[in-house]
Amino acid sequence: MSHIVNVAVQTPAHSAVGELLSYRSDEPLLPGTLVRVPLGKRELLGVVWDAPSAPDGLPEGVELRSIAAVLREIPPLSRNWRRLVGFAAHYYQRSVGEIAVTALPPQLRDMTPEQLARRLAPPKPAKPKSKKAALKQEPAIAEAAEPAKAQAAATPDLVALSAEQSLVFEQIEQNSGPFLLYGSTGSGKTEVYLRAAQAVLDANPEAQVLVMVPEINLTPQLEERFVGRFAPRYGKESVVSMHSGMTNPQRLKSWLAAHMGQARIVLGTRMAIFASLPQLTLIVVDEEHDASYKQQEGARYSARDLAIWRGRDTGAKVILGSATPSLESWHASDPEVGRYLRLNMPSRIGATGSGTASLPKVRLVDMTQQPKRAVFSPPLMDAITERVQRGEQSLVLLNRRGFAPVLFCADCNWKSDCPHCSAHQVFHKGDRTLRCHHCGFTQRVPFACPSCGNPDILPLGKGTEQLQEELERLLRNVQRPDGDPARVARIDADTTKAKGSLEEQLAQVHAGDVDVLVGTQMVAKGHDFRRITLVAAVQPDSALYSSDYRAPERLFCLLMQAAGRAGRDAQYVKAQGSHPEMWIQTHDPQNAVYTALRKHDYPAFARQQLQERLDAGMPPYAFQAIVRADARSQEAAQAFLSAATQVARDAALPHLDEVFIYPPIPMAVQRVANVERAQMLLEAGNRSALLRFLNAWQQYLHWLRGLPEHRPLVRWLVDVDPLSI
Ligand SMILES: Nc1ncnc2c1ncn2[C@@H]1O[C@H](COP(=O)(O)OP(=O)(O)OP(=O)(O)O)[C@@H](O)[C@H]1O
Ligand SMILES: [Zn+2]
Repeated sequence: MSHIVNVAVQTPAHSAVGELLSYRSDEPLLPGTLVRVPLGKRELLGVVWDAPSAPDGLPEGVELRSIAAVLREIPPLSRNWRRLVGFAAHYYQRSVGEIAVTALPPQLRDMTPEQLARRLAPPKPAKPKSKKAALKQEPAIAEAAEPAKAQAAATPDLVALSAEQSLVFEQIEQNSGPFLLYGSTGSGKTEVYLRAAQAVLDANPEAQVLVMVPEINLTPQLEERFVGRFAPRYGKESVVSMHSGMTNPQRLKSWLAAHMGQARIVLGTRMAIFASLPQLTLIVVDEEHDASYKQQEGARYSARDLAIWRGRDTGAKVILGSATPSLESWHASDPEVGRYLRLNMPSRIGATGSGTASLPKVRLVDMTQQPKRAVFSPPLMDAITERVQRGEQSLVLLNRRGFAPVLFCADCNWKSDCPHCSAHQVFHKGDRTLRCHHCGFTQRVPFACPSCGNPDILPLGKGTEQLQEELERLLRNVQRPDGDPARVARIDADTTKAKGSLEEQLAQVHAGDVDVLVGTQMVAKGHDFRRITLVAAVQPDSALYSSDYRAPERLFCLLMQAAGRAGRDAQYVKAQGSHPEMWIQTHDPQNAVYTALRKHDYPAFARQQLQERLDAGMPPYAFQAIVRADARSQEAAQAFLSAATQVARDAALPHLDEVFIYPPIPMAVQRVANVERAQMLLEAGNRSALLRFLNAWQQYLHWLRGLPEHRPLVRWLVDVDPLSI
């Protein structure tokens, strides 16, 4: 007998193919089963989805193709997982198939059942205790129970919780959440996550925990702590990672371990939110404010927001943690709103002073009173010099890599513009190149001005490369306590391209081989540096003049996180007789961002920002989406957006009267890689109205895109809850 099954497959983006495709199968297949199906001339991975659409057989004359293969070795994906995928597709305006398939490990896409069977094959009898044995249906607990018993009495490295940590831990035990753990930098949030995880894992031998961090570069340190804590207790295989820095075989291995239940703890970046975790009981989102949780291409999902949804849907507890929560989460945890339970840990671990007294002192340098053109003001230089001489470390931050953001000819005003983008090419002195950071276009630095021949072309502005050079010059006669000259190192995207190089460079910092570290925001957050006692932001002002209403929030966050890298080891600070400091060089010392920062007063900053958002009708008091169009010309991009607005009116789409559609405008960086970009903001006071409107609109956008007059369009996309506008 033949059955009809609906399958979610990844069809080419924006193609005419609908949500799910129907296939014929000789046997009934459970929803969630992984299959291979033919599509055109190709064969694709797919997931059997719920509810066949044509239970009474096919309409006359319709012939279905057959499922090509069933990946039987893998148990079907759970209903909860499918619900998560379905929700994400619906919310972020993408197809179920796209989200489902991209959520699976890439290697699975090309594997035949035979290859998979070999991959999962039971070990040869000669090696009875192979890891792969565990991947067969065998419950992981059998393996883990033994070490657990042996170690239960041991667990030697359990630190005593601080009073604040204990209180928070009890609250997490006694309430269902979601929780916003608002804890200062260095207050020991990670220890709380570890305890909460342990409680859950001890209580139920099958329970699984998902811990998310914003960036890959933060996973190794966290992984070490989790493995150190849990491997002795639950076995070596109990902790796995999931992030894009892993090889495909590693990703498949982690994914299978999570899906089959051997992995009790999954650590990962935003993609891990889609991991199949049949016994998910706790989700931790560390540094929940971080923009990296928002995917910026394809399905533009927020892993943090999906964590909240997934927790509610499966009954898992959710802990969001941050020293500088997003205004959305801060608002949601306002006692009057009460959607999240806010938990406070104001004090740093081991500090003598409590609350913000334990945080570094913030010093503002008024740059209008300093020598013109000085990158480092004299008082800041003195402070760094003193630190070097005492053997302490300093961190200097600048969010711009390269040597200078642009080369410039003073005679004819030529600038090193990218020929393909509306942006400058950045001057990289190390390899004498001009590089566009938007499209990657790279050229040799010209010997003379390409436009007038003037040999004297100058770098304009500063990048991290230049800061490093400048610091080396300024510190050339300064000695460390051991008599060696001061050492300046730099960490940014340019120095960390090679795999493992970031870890290596961080290890050098931890080992004390570096006196002054120059870096971008990459090193400003998350790291548990032990000997840094001074952090300096040398040119943070530009963010104050951004047109994006979220810019002040981002700047405040970044600086507060950066400050959090100083003086983290109270004992070291005391032994040194040092005073941790955060230095900010600014032309606008009275700015509200800086005055709040000076007092480490996040709540005051949040209150003021939320009031502004309320007055202006902005998120979290309103809901936004962006429709973007990329085309060969700006006119074509905007024409598509205008037509989209028109069609929404003509069709009188549902909830149109509740959605405000702004006119199309060019994006801030209007042209990238010869493609012109325009966008249109949509705003509504009600989330579900916006969503329903978008869902109804989608088919019209697909239809418009197919019209001959919109042929110059390269792509269009919808970004729900955009982070930058
Ligand atoms: N109860 C405790 N007793 C002693 N040391 C602790 C305790 N809790 C945490 N620590 C140590 O304090 C340091 C800071 O903790 P942790 O890294 O968890 O801070 P955090 O709150 O995550 O900070 P950030 O937000 O800056 O990342 C770590 O080195 C950690 O090992
Ligand atoms: Zn470019």
